[in-house]
Amino acid sequence: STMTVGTYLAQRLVEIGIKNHFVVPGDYNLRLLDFLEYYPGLSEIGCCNELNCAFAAEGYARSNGIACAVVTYSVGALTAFDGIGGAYAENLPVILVSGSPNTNDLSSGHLLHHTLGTHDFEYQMEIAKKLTCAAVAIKRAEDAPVMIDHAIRQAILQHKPVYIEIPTNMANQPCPVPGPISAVISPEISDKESLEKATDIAAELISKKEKPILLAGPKLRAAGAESAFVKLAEALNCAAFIMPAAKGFYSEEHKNYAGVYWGEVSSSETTKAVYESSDLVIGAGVLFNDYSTVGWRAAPNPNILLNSDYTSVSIPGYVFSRVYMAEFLELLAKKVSKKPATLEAYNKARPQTVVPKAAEPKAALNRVEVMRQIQGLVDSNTTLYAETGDSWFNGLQMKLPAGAKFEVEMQWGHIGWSVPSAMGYAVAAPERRTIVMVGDGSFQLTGQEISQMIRHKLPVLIFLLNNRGYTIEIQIHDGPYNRIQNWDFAAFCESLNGETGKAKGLHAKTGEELTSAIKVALQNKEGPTLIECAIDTDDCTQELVDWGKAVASANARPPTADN
Ligand SMILES: C/C(NCc1cnc(C)nc1N)=C(/S)[C@H](O)COP(=O)(O)OP(=O)(O)O
Ligand SMILES: [Mg+2]
Repeated sequence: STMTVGTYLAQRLVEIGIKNHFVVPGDYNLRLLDFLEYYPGLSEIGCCNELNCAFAAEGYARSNGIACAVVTYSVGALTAFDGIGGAYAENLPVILVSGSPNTNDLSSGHLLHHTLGTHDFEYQMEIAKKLTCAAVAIKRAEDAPVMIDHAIRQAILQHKPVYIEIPTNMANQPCPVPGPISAVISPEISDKESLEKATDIAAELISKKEKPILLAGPKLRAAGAESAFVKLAEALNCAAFIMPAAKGFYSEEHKNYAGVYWGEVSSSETTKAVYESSDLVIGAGVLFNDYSTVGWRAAPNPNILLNSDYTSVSIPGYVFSRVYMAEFLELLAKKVSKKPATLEAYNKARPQTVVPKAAEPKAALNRVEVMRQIQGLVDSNTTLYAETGDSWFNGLQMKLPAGAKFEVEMQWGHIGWSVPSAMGYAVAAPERRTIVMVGDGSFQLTGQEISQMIRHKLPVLIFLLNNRGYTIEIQIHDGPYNRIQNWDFAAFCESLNGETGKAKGLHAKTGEELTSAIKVALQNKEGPTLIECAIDTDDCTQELVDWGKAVASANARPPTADN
């Protein structure tokens, strides 16, 4: 048969639903890239560097469910690892494939390029094991099928990145043909007895409570439990909240939606008050870290927290393993009765949506006016990307109509993630309109990935919030390090056009300039449009100011005797 290791990998990628893989070539992976590119139904997207390549793959996974990045050994993989750590933190199944040295060189005493110049050819695999849920290095072609299937299946089951290392002389080696893809993709189900017991115990506990509430967490989508969450909200008819990193996973138009709970920077006083009045928090994929608890000030009371993670459920006094979130929420919905107290309390003081009025058209542009105009663009076909920065707080305040999607990276929080990730997302979902809100500081890390939006004619709309520096860091703790060289970001964007590109870069210094820039952007279907919005350095959300103070004091806690 003509089956080779390279073709085997290509076939598996297509069988799990990948149409595009993200690459940076290097002589350790060139032959492998041939097999992937030549395989029907699979085509490569080249990236400017391996960090952007990994971020583009995680963006593709946010839309497509799973993704693949292919890089060269050591000099490529080591920067890709930064994006792979992000995929791990954000529960995104990215398959990182790295070329590696010719097998004849490994125990030959040879020294190789791109390596540390030693005989250690294991350091990359050792790092990969830390950042993925499965890491395999193919040394013999006959082992390739089992190793590739194992790695891909673990990515699917655990919703985490995996690592596959393929030597430069391996891709063209004959290997056995793949078996049915069901061996790789068939889902695992909950242990029946544990599922029954967990839902009985949970239902019993809920029946004794006056004010249970629901809290959607960032792992809700990874667990595929969004619709089960809605079912439980309707069965309980209680108030249902989202954590900031879960925005977009539960419709804000749903009758039980009660806002973003984020301690003192929650979406409204009512949201905060009703959430904090509850006597049982039923979490679905929640994750409480220093940022999502506002410097630990909004940390949950473990005695009233019941949380279902994607493969286990914890109830005060109990833990059940191999109970999958969607099945747990779905069955629990059948075993509970109505507990409407918190929804009634919320509805009694339901916050009114304040629609800011248009700013004076010729007045200097400010943050509220920018957000008012972006809000006007968000519809059911929009995916809004919010980069780390005040864009988090601005993004969280955006109203999402049913169908609108929201992408944020609040666990990894790597500035520069949004542009490459949004490029990967747009490759996966060309039918949606992808809008990015990114600050000047973040853009300077990875903005050159606009290149691929130009090359593949992806009409991504980028709002570049230029407040002349690192405003989040200024609000946490200021110093000279929070200032940066100002760029002409609009000119930078158009400089990437070369002879053929159709990107547009526009400046907006007033409300009317922003309005006309948006009109131009919406007509540009042939490529990305960047609108550079000039706002003052201290023109940030009050939430950022309050949150920044809380995070700063948490960071400043002196060492204690026992740590
Ligand atoms: C420098 C840093 N974080 C530290 C940091 C440094 N390096 C990486 C990779 N990730 C990080 N989050 C952050 S949040 C800047 O304020 C971002 O600035 P910008 O993009 O301009 O947004 P704002 O002005 O709204 O803050
Ligand atoms: Mg900034």
